[in-house]
Amino acid sequence: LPAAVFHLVPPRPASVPIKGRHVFVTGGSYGIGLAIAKRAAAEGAAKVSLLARGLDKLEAAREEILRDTSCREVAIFSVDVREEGAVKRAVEAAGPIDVLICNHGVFFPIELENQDTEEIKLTLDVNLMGNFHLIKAALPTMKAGASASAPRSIAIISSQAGQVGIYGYAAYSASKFALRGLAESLQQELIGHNVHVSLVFPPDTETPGFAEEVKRRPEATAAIASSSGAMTAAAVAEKVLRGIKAAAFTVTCNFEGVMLSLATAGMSSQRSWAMALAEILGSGFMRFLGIYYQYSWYRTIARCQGKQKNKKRGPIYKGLSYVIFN
Ligand SMILES: NC(=O)C1=CN([C@@H]2O[C@H](COP(=O)(O)OP(=O)(O)OC[C@H]3O[C@@H](n4cnc5c(N)ncnc54)[C@H](OP(=O)(O)O)[C@@H]3O)[C@@H](O)[C@H]2O)C=CC1
Ligand SMILES: CCCCCCCCCCCCCCCC(=O)[C@@H](N)CO
Repeated sequence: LPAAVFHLVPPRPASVPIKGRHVFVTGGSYGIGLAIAKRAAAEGAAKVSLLARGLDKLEAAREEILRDTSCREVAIFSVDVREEGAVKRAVEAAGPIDVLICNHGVFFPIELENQDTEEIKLTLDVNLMGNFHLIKAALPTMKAGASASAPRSIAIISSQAGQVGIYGYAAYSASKFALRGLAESLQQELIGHNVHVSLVFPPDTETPGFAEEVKRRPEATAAIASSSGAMTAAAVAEKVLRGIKAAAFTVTCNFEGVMLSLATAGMSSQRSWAMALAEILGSGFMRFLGIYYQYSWYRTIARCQGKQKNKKRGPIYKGLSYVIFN
């Protein structure tokens, strides 16, 4: 078996350089995106481009990168990824991109029944269609300038909620699962053109967006998400850059992430024969573990929903049932 795996997944180290290159990061004005941009700049990127909506945050991010790293060229683009024409103009103005990092994203955790259709559409428009707009705009020049000695990369930031559906994330998980289909297909189309695709699955990460999210997310969402340890944006950025440089398709960020990638290996491409072997040998046990996790999550959900009902019933009923049943 190891010989067969070794034959099917030969160790052909592809490496995407960061030094001297043009790295374009969406959602690069704060949070994970800014951490990625800073890290790329610190690793010697010649030019960093940041795209997000808010101009003030973009300007502050540019100052921060110029101050903290030796990168001398930081371009900023105040654009909403939902606007295809504006995205196209920004990508053209930025010039040929070596490493495109699609990181922008929105998350509004809430039970589907209580979520407005407008918010669902917004989640899909930003998290999914935004990626299509960017990739379509960047592809022609990215393909044209890539070579075997200097391959290029498209990295897409999904989420661990893009590997398993989580309570409160119906719209968000749908948008992130969709990115896997996009990434798997795209990798097949680009492999012959020396462009590698990486799909990143971060756990909860300390960012401004996450700070807003924790204020409003349902108790069950928080409890289930805490099955995977939280990380800092800088730690996630380190994993992202490492994954891009190794041209890894699946990029995990923590131990639980590795377990999750084994449990959801599916038919994604795998260029590490060691991981391929672990996926094959671990599949039965990982399914068992996955079923165990679901069991424990359903118990968590039942506990949270029980509390909700008590809350809704109010103190009078509670007192009554106390009198009647005790
Ligand atoms: N933090 C977490 O717990 C996790 C996050 N992720 C994913 O990582 C990515 C980054 O998350 P995080 O750093 O926490 O998010 P933040 O909310 O902290 O930052 C989001 C970034 O995206 C930009 N952005 C938001 N909407 C748009 C838009 N319509 N057009 C262009 N830019 C936009 C924001 O700038 P502006 O608002 O000015 O446009 C900002 O730069 C997302 O894809 C998220 O789903 C995955 C797993 C966990
Ligand atoms: C079979 C082995 C299982 C191993 C453990 C599985 C743990 C899964 C936890 C899922 C966490 C989802 C976090 C989403 C973060 C996110 O995207 C939001 N913060 C929005 O930004």
